[in-house]
Amino acid sequence: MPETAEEHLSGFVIAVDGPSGSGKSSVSRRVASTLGYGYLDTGAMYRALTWWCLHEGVDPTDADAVLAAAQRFPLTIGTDPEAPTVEVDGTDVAADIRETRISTNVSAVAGVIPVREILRVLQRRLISEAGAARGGVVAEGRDITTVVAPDAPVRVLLTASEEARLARRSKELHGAADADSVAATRSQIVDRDKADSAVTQFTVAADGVTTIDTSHLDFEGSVEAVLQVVEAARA
Ligand SMILES: Nc1ncnc2c1ncn2[C@@H]1O[C@H](COP(=O)(O)OP(=O)(O)O)[C@@H](O)[C@H]1O
Ligand SMILES: Nc1ccn([C@H]2C[C@H](O)[C@@H](COP(=O)(O)OP(=O)(O)O)O2)c(=O)n1
Repeated sequence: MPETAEEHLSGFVIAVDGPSGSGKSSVSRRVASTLGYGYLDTGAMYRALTWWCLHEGVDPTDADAVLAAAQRFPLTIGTDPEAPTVEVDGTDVAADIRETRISTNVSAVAGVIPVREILRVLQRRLISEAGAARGGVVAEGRDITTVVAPDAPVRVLLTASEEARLARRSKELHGAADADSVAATRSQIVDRDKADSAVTQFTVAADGVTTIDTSHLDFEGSVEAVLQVVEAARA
């Protein structure tokens, strides 16, 4: 958590964290669009930085080189939940950052602590700008409830069993959740979560954070559960 006092975030901030496949991105985006709020996918920022490293010939495991790349990272990210955009140096990378070559390298990039500090400052600015423009913002990732926006009035940890998360991501990536597809997805979910756990705490809710287990909910049910937490916070 930042030690120095920081400027208060503008707008009503809803912070959502969780492991891979818990539904953070899809649920947060729908919640934002239902409320007319902005939407910030912080995972897309780490993915875009990984894209930039590979594009610049930087080895993602070379922490010093990754930090240097982060210091000259020409990112533009749009926070409209109806059409989120991710551009690096004028190139639309929204599709490219979902490729396996990014998924397998992103944890190394996200594990560089001074890089996280650079992105945290940028994330707080984007949250404030979107919050000011739309009255509120839903920001999702791994450390939003704990580090980026611990001051948010709504903080949610979305969880789901490993089985449910594997099945969802397998369907997304391979169009099926049969044994082979699930096995092929495992490293993208289980190994990445393990690596990410070294720098962020997203498996247990921090004090004041509401846990929503989506294992037995469908997508609409997950959205409704988050909206209920928002309503309760406003009541
Ligand atoms: N109950 C549920 N809650 C959220 N997403 C679900 C649910 N059931 C199935 N899904 C699907 O699982 C996927 C979740 O992916 P995503 O939102 O990208 O998760 P994350 O951002 O946590 O990795 C989406 O394709 C979504 O439609
Ligand atoms: N606030 C965040 C968000 C993402 N990250 C890292 C950890 C993740 O492996 C990558 C990609 O995040 P993303 O949310 O796109 O991951 P999923 O594929 O949805 O599981 O970025 C992070 O360290 N801190």
